[in-house]
Amino acid sequence: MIAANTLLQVQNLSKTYGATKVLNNVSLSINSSEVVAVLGPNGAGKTTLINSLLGLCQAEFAELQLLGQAVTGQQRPRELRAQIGVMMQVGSLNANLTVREQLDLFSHYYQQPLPVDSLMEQCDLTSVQSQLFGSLSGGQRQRVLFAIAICAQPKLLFLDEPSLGMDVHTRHMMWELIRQLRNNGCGIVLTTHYLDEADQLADRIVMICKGEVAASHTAADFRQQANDQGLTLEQLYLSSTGLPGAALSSTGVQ
Ligand SMILES: Nc1ncnc2c1ncn2[C@@H]1O[C@H](COP(=O)(O)OP(=O)(O)OP(=O)(O)O)[C@@H](O)[C@H]1O
Repeated sequence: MIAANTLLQVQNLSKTYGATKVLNNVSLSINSSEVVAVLGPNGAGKTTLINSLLGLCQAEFAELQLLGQAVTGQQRPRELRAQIGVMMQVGSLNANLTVREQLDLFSHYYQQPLPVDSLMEQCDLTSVQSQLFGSLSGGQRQRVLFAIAICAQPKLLFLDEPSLGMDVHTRHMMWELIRQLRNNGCGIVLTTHYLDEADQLADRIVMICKGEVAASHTAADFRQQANDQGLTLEQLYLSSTGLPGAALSSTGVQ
């Protein structure tokens, strides 16, 4: 029995590529109006976890509920997909469509999309609306991908390293939009390598290391632990993962 405000619950998710176990018995839940930041070193399994939850790759799990609906295998029914936003990778969009054409195209998949003009304004894309996607800078492309992820006003949103390559102004704009979505009830799973981003946005921090959940804390507990131990969040993160860098960092060498 899961709580009424639980948007995602997965138990014991495992994924193997060939003989390699990339995720091992990962369990996770996300509530409405909650931002969960998933942290972990390169290759830890963060993207694989998102892809597995979305059914973009085959994985094994004891139980998976999305928006209150039990799902099995790789299938995610259309009505579920319509309520889930995903920030995709850059290569997944047609380089020869303009920004407006991309947003028009994706908006047409949904029943109640945000008006494209307002979406462009919110994501600071109005001035580049006639430019081909392939001609945009890295940060501008990220903004388009973010706009597509939120265009259907999703109940559950997956953001995989959303601020990669974004300038400071754009990052802050996106953070504000993420907070607004959360305040409207959206549950958000965010992977990031930036501790300040997790600190700014997350209600809960989940650390994945070598395919396993190494730690899971409320963001408030994580900050408190750092304070109690006289460490920065980055130092506490490094010592939690037990990876090289932790020893130097805890002696104050950055
Ligand atoms: N299609 C694939 N075939 C084989 N191995 C894969 C495949 N996709 C991912 N992997 C491996 O799975 C592991 C987890 O990769 P994943 O992309 O999930 O890591 P990540 O935590 O998102 O890393 P990063 O922070 O670098 O983005 C890595 O060792 C990667 O090499």
